[in-house]
Amino acid sequence: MLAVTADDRRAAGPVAVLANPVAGRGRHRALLPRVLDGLAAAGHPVELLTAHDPAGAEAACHAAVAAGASALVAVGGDGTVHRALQAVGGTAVPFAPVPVGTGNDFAADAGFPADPLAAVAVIADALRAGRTRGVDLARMTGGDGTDRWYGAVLAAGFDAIVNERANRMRWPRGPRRYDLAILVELARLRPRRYTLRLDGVAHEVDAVLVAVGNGARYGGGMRICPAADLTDGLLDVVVGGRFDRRTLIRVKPRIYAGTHVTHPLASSFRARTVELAAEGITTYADGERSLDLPVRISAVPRAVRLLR
Ligand SMILES: Nc1ncnc2c1ncn2[C@@H]1O[C@H](COP(=O)(O)OP(=O)(O)OP(=O)(O)O)[C@@H](O)[C@H]1O
Repeated sequence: MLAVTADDRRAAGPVAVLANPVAGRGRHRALLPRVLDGLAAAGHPVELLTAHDPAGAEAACHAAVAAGASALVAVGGDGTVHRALQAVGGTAVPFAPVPVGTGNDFAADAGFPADPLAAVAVIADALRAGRTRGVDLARMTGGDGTDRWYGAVLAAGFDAIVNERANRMRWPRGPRRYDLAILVELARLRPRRYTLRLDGVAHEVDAVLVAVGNGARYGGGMRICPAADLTDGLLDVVVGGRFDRRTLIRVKPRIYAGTHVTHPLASSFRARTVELAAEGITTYADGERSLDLPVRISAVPRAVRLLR
């Protein structure tokens, strides 16, 4: 009799689907049955994971992978992808995003169609064919030894500070809270001192923007690290130096096209490992509240297998 290996169990396990009901403000919630049917059409059983909050979503993904899921699909935006990546990063379990969030930057950088059902068709085809493509992930370690994966961008400057303020505010609700947080933090804008070690080489910079990209985009299509490539085994670091308020406001729209990096106060770097330190900064990775600085980040080549 042949022994049953973990890989045999995985091949037979269900395709686990993490669906975030609040992604995209629920706009695509009605699509879920068609997403599940489209995935089931590839011939594997499909298991819907239930979760009510980000921690629950992450726990459900870990449990599904531990139970032998043959693949994990995240139906949501970048935050949902971020939760799923914690379970599949560094494993052989294939992964795919179905982009139904307001920001689907990882899915876009990874080449999935923007239309959710078109993405499902690509994923089902890959499942049917047993096809995966490895892409890099960023692995970061905090001062207390906590490890996290991210797929797109780690923000550690003005953008992270605005997010942190918006998260602390109780009023107003919805996107206006974010607009108000921008106004408050623009009024308080000042360059901060960052220590960057790029593959061991130290740089001290005074900056208002610091982003470490595995992918190019964040915030729903802003090419903050425009030259980042998910398959080069490297992280792209973009620093916006001593921008004053007017300069930051003028430069910000250029981030969509990625042309902000040509501003004389901007600088770009590339490294396998980035150590980043500054006083009092909480980072945001894939748009999710993440570790406090200091952090050490490494590009991990082919850390996730994408179904496409
Ligand atoms: N099952 C779940 N239930 C509730 N919240 C979840 C679940 N899964 C993930 N989340 C959280 O919901 C938030 C929004 O998700 P996501 O970023 O995927 O969508 P979005 O529409 O792009 O979001 P945003 O409102 O940030 O633009 C994230 O913080 C994510 O961690």
